[in-house]
Amino acid sequence: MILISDLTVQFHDSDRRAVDGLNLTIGKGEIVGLVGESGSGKSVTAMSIAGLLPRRRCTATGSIAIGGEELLQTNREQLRTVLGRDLGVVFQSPTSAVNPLFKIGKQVEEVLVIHTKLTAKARKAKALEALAAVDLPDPERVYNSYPHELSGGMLQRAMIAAAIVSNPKLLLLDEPTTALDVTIQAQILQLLKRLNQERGISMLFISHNLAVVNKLCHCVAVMQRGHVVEQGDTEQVFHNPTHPYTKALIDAIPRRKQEG
Ligand SMILES: Nc1ncnc2c1ncn2[C@@H]1O[C@H](COP(=O)(O)OP(=O)(O)OP(=O)(O)O)[C@@H](O)[C@H]1O
Repeated sequence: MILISDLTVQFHDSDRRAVDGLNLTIGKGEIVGLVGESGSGKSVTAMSIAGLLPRRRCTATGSIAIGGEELLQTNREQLRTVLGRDLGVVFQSPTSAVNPLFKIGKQVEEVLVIHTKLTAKARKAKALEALAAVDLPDPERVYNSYPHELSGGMLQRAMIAAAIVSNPKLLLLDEPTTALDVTIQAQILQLLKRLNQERGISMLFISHNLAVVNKLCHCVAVMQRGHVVEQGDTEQVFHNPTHPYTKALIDAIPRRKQEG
């Protein structure tokens, strides 16, 4: 469903590759966790998938295909069409992802304005449906609210609603719970699990938090210095890591006392 082959990204002002020969597969309905230490290339991988690489400042080679359609070696216009239809993106900080001047409803609908010919009434119906799907109470009120009127957790739910409103094949989540407190984090993870089960949306979940990945993801890919050193079933990778770097990452997870 999404196939990344030999992705390499070199920023022109850097002497090392940010992503270096990355191979990654995400199957239909699968949640894949992408983990690795700071600077290992997780966010640059996400930017490559989302078409957000600053093309003048870096060179990207290899292939990224969603449902057989190539994203990397394509022009901006085609890329926008594929991304609007097939990909939803949620970033770490909901407060910096939203525009403070526009009401939530307008921001949830934006992708429909760009990529569909739906009437304003039909767009609103879809936006309300998406806001309800992420368990926001009183979707109509949220639709008419400005971002500062919502809590951080509610805002992240609204951003997830914006990402799923066009029924994408893949949700790209870059540290979506890192900025939230632990209780809200658990609720958002529950929500993602449910959306995956109910809608069959595939997800790439980028996180430095292995405990969270262990809870949510079917598979995990471990990145080191720009490429994937180990990928497999989450249970298997966590209980039987084969690569020394994966072993070191797992050993570094803080354990609760009763677990020894
Ligand atoms: N705009 C940029 N220009 C130059 N180098 C960059 C740019 N963005 C990222 N890099 C470099 O690419 C490498 C990978 O960075 P990236 O942000 O993808 O790591 P990460 O795994 O997401 O780290 P973190 O967990 O801290 O977010 C780093 O060496 C970083 O310095």
